[in-house]
Amino acid sequence: MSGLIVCATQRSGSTLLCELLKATGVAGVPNEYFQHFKDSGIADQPRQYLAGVSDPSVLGLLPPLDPGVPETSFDFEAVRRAGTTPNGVFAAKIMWSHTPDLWVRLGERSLEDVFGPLRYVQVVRRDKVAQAVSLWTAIQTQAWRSGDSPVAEPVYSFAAIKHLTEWLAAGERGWTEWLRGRSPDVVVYEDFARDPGPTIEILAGVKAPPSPLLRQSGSRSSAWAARFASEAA
Ligand SMILES: Nc1ncnc2c1ncn2[C@@H]1O[C@H](COP(=O)(O)O)[C@@H](OP(=O)(O)O)[C@H]1O
Ligand SMILES: O=S(=O)(O)O[C@H]1[C@@H](O[C@H]2O[C@H](CO)[C@@H](O)[C@H](O)[C@H]2O)O[C@H](CO)[C@@H](O)[C@@H]1O
Repeated sequence: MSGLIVCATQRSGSTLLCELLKATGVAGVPNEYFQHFKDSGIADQPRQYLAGVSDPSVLGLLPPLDPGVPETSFDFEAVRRAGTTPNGVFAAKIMWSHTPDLWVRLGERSLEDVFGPLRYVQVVRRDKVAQAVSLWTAIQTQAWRSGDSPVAEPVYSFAAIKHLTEWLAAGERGWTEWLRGRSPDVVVYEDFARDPGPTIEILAGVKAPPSPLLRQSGSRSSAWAARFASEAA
């Protein structure tokens, strides 16, 4: 079986897909091994998601940037070990926003040069406003999966949701272009979340385990999406 790269944008349902794949025990361990930026050693910070937005009502909600400590080396061999299940299958999840640093780390090498034969799976979410609402909420609460405790009460912002809708759409387009010619399987969040079983069986070749995560969004998210639609009209 080839290795598996899950190609995603934030809040596309990628954690649900990856946790289910992991739980099969035969499809690699698809974590975000490339999420720490080279220049800081830190994953995406709230202000980085909102880069280019100058609205003080948005920036006032976000902590200052932490400069962190620049990366001095990157251990692909450690990633290969951590991402591989006992049957020898490697898997990783890559967000589009993490690819610039990953391409630099790879240099002249391809992902296949480092990890062997790979199969690509692109995760997309049709409703980009719902995805952006989810991201804007997680940026503020830092609750990235069900069970995480929110660190703050999130505040609605038209400017932030608009920016993130465009940023997520650009990320999805980025993957679509990069994957052209690589014959990816495409997983659509709205269909997958309703019934993950068939997708897991196709990708892992075994029956899907029970869902380890719950949907996070509720009435606040739908109210924000409706408010955004009416303000955008
Ligand atoms: N079992 C499940 N059913 C439906 N959606 C789920 C789910 N588990 C996770 N999700 C949703 O997947 C999104 C997170 O995606 P990612 O893991 O790529 O960041 C969140 O969307 P919402 O916040 O809109 O609900 C989350 O609720
Ligand atoms: O959009 S995600 O939530 O899938 O990933 C983003 C998130 O990552 C944190 O939560 C993930 C899901 O629980 C977890 O797998 C990951 O290790 C966590 O770091 O927030 C990160 C920081 O903004 C972001 O880099 C990541 O893409």
